Amino acid sequence: MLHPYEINQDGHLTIGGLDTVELAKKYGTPLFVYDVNKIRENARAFVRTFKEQNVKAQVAYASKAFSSIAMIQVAKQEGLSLDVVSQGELYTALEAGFPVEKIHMHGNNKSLEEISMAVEHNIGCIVVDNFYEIDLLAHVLKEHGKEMDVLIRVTPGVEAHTHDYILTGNEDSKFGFDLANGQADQALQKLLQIDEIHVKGLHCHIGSQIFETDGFTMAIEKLFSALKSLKERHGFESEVLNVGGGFGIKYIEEDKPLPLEDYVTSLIDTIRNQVKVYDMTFPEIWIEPGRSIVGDAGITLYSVGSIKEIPNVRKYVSIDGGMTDNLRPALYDAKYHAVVANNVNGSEKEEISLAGKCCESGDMLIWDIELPKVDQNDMIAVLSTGAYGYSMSNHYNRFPKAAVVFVEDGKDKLVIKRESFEDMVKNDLSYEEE
Ligand SMILES: Cc1ncc(COP(=O)(O)O)c(C=O)c1O
Ligand SMILES: N[C@@H](CCCC[NH3+])C(=O)O
Repeated sequence: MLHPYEINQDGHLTIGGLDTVELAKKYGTPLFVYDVNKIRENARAFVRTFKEQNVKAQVAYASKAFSSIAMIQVAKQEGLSLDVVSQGELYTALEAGFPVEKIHMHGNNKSLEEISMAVEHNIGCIVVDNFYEIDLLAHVLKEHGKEMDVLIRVTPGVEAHTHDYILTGNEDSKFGFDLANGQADQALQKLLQIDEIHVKGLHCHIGSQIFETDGFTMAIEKLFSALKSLKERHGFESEVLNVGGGFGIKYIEEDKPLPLEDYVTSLIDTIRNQVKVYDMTFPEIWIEPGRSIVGDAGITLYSVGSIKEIPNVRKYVSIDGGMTDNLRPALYDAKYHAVVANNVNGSEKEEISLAGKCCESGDMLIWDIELPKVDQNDMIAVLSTGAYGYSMSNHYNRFPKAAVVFVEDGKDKLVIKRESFEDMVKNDLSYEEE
């Protein structure tokens, strides 16, 4: 069984000590449920490891993994910083009362409106991604008579071992300035000429769902080699080194992520070593974990509907959600584990495939999984759906978005309401004569 789910005396799956069958009855399905203690535990593992090693750091929760007012309030309570990539994520953070000075803004195509909003609210830092954005930012800062700390996002030319669609640190990437072809150097030169901009350091993010530390090590080595040249050429020293997120989590038994502490220790060791090699001052380290903070803290509960058996071929068990609440299997061929929430240890087992409800053959959440035999209205829990589940959910086939519940200290709390049909059509306008 994957952490942190347990079973009660009725054979029901529990989360945070609460019976998932009761939660589904109370709130309906599909339903995302988060164990808030697990979110806190993950966040604390990062923060604690930096503290224990006496390293000045910022752990910025990458809110793209799951952005909601309640989640951002938990990040705030844990003393995290926050990575946002859009006006919508920034707006959510502001609504949650997140301290603006700890917000960092990303994005490969920040609009004038996004940059203006970030500047108007005095956020802590903008991670500059491209030349166009430098001009926009300079313009907005001059117009507002304000200054801004920035990091330069660079692509270090490192191929992390992960899915192509979630690789971000290779040279041929839409993100950031390339180190090898000199664009990062040009960006620094340009930024150093703008009085309103303070370049605090470099940023890189090599990809997501990474299990090994060697990709991070290689990226850091490339950053330091670049920093040596930037120091020689421009007298620039990086106060901050942001090495992004990407720390992998366990979705299925075969996944072997490292303990979160080990990722941090390895980053610190590599940076210590590089500081020695190049005789530089030790920078403040920033990281941006998303998935590793919320991923294994969340599950999705579904009700079983139609069951179709094709003799000698396959049994399709359809549930009341799918690619609308979890796009990852369709998008990345991502693998998940599921349990029958109302009968976790049922002895009569069979192999089924878990089908979503959308009009797409590719809307399959899990192919060929052995589960206790299910019937209509049984309940399925897909595990480790806390990251990029709700946040990538969509309205395909006009399915309303699911509800989200937090559980902590034996209590459950609705933190995102289930969408109604009225919510869904609220921006539609009639094309008929009034
Ligand atoms: C710049 C940046 N930082 C942080 C993250 C968070 O990644 P993860 O959720 O894998 O930790 C991402 C997403 O991959 C990203 O693009
Ligand atoms: N959405 C991706 C990861 C984010 C990639 C962002 N750079 C996933 O579900 O794995």
